[in-house]
Amino acid sequence: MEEEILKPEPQEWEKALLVGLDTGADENFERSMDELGELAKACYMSVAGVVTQKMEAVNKAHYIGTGKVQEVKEYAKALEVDIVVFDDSLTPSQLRNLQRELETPVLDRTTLILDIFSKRAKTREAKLQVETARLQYLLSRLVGMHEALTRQGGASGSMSSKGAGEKKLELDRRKIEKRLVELRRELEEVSKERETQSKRRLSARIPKVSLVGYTNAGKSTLMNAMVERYLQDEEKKVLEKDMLFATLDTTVRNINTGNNKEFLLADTVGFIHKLPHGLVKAFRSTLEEVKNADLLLYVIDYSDKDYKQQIKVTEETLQEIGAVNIPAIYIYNKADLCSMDSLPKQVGDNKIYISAKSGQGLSELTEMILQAVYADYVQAEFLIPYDKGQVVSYFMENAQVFEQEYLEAGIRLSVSCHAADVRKYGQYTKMY
Ligand SMILES: Nc1nc2c(ncn2[C@@H]2O[C@H](COP(=O)(O)OP(=O)(O)OP(=O)(O)O)[C@@H](O)[C@H]2O)c(=O)[nH]1
Ligand SMILES: [Mg+2]
Repeated sequence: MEEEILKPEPQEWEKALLVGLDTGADENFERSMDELGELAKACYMSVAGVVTQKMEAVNKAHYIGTGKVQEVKEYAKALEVDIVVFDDSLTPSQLRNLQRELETPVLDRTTLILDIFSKRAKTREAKLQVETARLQYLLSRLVGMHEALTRQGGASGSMSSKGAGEKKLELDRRKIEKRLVELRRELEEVSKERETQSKRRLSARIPKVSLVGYTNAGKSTLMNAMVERYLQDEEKKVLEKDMLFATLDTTVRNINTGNNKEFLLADTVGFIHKLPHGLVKAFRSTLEEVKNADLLLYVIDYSDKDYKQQIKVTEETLQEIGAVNIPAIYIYNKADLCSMDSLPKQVGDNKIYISAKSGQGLSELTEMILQAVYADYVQAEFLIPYDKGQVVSYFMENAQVFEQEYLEAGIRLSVSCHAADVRKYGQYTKMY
């Protein structure tokens, strides 16, 4: 089992009050609030209370209505909360105003997600990516603050004619921009290393399969089930946990199902509703495995009543990272929780109901994966002369060999191999 990646749980969790504004624009408002609670939990905060308001437009100064601010303040006092968390991205001035009026630290959804990511980031790459996303978010807020200041009458132009606040903002901004340039350079280095690794993998021509889906859907559990069945190596398992964003890095395992049929399985970061745009961008290189996959496995938590929304968010995020036109299998996971007659249940060749936890449906799913990634494989027979040993080795490594027979003219191989290999080694098929 991989080393526990979560930071140690603090002795005492912070108490949080959640605040949401229902403008009617988000049909999944309630779910978004539930999810905010889960995000808070993942940041070691306990939810002491929830306040929501229905209002068509966001208040520019306080996000919620002025009257509601007082209500939140009183409620926060009564509950003795340490922090108030808003279910959206707050503008810099909203954040400042709310903090002042509520007399309590204030966080927004985006910052919460960024905090979880920075707590969990383990590899150098993930750490660099999270820092980039955080700084970019900060920078966008500084720009916002700067605009607000200049609107208030602060002069622009040379530094000397600017107010103290403006000067400080500009210095902060330069510092951040400088760090971002450094980060970008470091990230480039890391992704070069990654490219060399994946090129090596690519040259072995092993099909690439990537697990994708909503956070907590069971991607890592499925990865571990595959590792257990085909590799039987506890060391190769990844962290699975009932917590949002348990996985932040990409882990690739070579799943060898026997007889030269294998595929590379990648487990990676999950997606969520309102995933900060900057974070998706910053995680570009981690998500590279997804973009280059031959097959995507959509893992869906079928026990979630909003599972369709999960699929939608996954599809949108995949679009955003440019992982389009890749064949996919839809895996309706956690079906053990959904009183179904029997499991697994396969529907056509790209949809299956399984339980990654109990292992029900694993063999059927593996079969579907192999069918998809070895789709253009054909049956063929070759007679390879004894002096062409390298061709025999090639087939031993890259094809499914059913029979081999030592004849006078050479070695006869009966195989299932890539259609391209039949063309490439066509001369040896014609010798009969
Ligand atoms: N009942 C049931 N629980 C499951 C199943 N698959 C996963 N789980 C549970 O769901 C929780 C989340 O599982 P993970 O595998 O960590 O989810 P993930 O998709 O990797 O999540 P992130 O890494 O956060 O994106 C864990 O508590 C698992 O035990 C299943 O088939 N049935
Ligand atoms: Mg995971």
